[in-house]
Amino acid sequence: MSWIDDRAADLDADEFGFDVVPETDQSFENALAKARDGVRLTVDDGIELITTGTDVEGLDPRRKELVLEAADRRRAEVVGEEVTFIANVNNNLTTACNTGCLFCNFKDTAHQFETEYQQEHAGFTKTPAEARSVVADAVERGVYEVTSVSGLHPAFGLNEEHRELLDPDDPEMNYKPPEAYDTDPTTYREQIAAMAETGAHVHSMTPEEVDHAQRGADWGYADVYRELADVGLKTVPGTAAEILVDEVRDIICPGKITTQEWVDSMEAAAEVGLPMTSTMMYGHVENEAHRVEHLKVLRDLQDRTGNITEFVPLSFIHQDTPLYEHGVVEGGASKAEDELLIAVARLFLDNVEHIQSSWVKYGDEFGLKLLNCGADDFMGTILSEEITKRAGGQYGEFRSFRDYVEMLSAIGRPPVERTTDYGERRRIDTDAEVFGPQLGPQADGTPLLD
Ligand SMILES: C[S@@+](CC[C@H](N)C(=O)[O-])C[C@H]1O[C@@H](n2cnc3c(N)ncnc32)[C@H](O)[C@@H]1O
Ligand SMILES: Nc1c(NC[C@H](O)[C@H](O)[C@H](O)CO)[nH]c(=O)[nH]c1=O
Ligand SMILES: N[C@@H](Cc1ccc(O)cc1)C(=O)O
Ligand code: SF4
Repeated sequence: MSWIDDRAADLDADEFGFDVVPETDQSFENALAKARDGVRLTVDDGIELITTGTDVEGLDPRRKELVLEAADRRRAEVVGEEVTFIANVNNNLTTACNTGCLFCNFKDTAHQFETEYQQEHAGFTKTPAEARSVVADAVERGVYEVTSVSGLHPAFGLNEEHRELLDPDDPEMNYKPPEAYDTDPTTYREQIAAMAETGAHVHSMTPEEVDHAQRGADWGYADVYRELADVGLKTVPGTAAEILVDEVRDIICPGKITTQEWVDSMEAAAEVGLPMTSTMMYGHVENEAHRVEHLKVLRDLQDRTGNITEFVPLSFIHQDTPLYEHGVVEGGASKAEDELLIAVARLFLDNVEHIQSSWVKYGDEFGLKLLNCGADDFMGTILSEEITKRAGGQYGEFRSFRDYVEMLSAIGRPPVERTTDYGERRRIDTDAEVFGPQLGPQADGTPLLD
């Protein structure tokens, strides 16, 4: 057993003793009335809505429908009926990571990547040339965004100067020189530059990655983002958020940055002028109060920066993860919890315009249902998926523009192609012979996939 398994095996969900719990002085009816009237919600209001009332055990199906209805109406007022999606490719650079998050099965402990490790393993590291080639192929097919999120490979540095100052003998620095590995991941600078050369919009460097890119150095998050923006980084994915309450992070990802550091890194992205998304990974050990506290952290951040383009709820995929395998959790969120999370996010985040329904996490059928609970974006084509798949997710790895047009037409919503920051939108003619993409440098309208 690895140390990650040992850690999960030691956890007992009955003994967490959280300080943040779903108890309020508010009533469900009051909270619902405020939501319907468009009054800014308090955390207590949010808790009443997401629990369908703390005065009842479990979820009340009738009250749930009222919350979903209010959120659907708000969605229609804020963004209308159109549903957006993007032509993008996922291009994860490496699975090597020693952070040990207990919900993650994407990573492979980095020692397996060392030259002297002789056994087979399922991990990978791409060179900048390989990373460029994956993106270039996708761009040729019409894709115009690359989402790149990766493990924190110990040989990664921001640039060569960073790698020189990192001390391999100091365990705090989590650094091993590239010579120790089969494949050198090189530097964030080189990898971002290689992907940007293709003309694709580079959406990369999560708060956790940017922290890795400045470990042991005295420059801050803004300097890292500035240097990478210079070589082509355009926007930042807001993963590594998980639950932005430290008592939950201490259990599921004790090796990760804190809530405050996550917020700091997002503020740094804003300072440098890089728009960012925001996420929440829910449905594991946290309770409903943690979910709403998380939304409050995001809403406050957005009040200060106005830099968040969308909120992306990520329902925990439990099957092949340490948390599930060691019985810490019995599964992920229920469908009713997914619906309420999307709906309450729409009502609570009154300053974030777009909410994504992720077909990777929810599947097509239920993903479409969530577009009637407050969501207005249906993710992207992605072409490849490793994080969810390795955790046991079953919903495949890509969707074509034809798939999107057919699915959205079936629920009577107009399909709209968008760019990463929603700066450009194109309503798709559902009677056309081909549907696109058309917004990218080489997107000439021919289908992305056969
Ligand atoms: C796998 S990490 C890669 C990037 C970087 N290492 C980081 O942590 O930000 C990206 C995100 O995937 C999500 N993720 C990982 N495992 C998941 C799972 N089993 N179910 C749902 N989301 C998951 C988490 O929200 C995590 O922050
Ligand atoms: N929600 C998930 C995404 N979302 C990424 C989006 O497709 C896109 O990059 C973003 O909206 C910025 O334009 N990607 C995944 O791989 N898995 C998800 O669950
Ligand atoms: N959804 C994130 C990126 C992401 C990537 C991989 C995931 O598994 C989840 C989310 C964003 O749009 O910014
Ligand atoms: S979530 Fe990110 S940091 Fe955590 S183990 Fe997975 S790849 Fe590493």
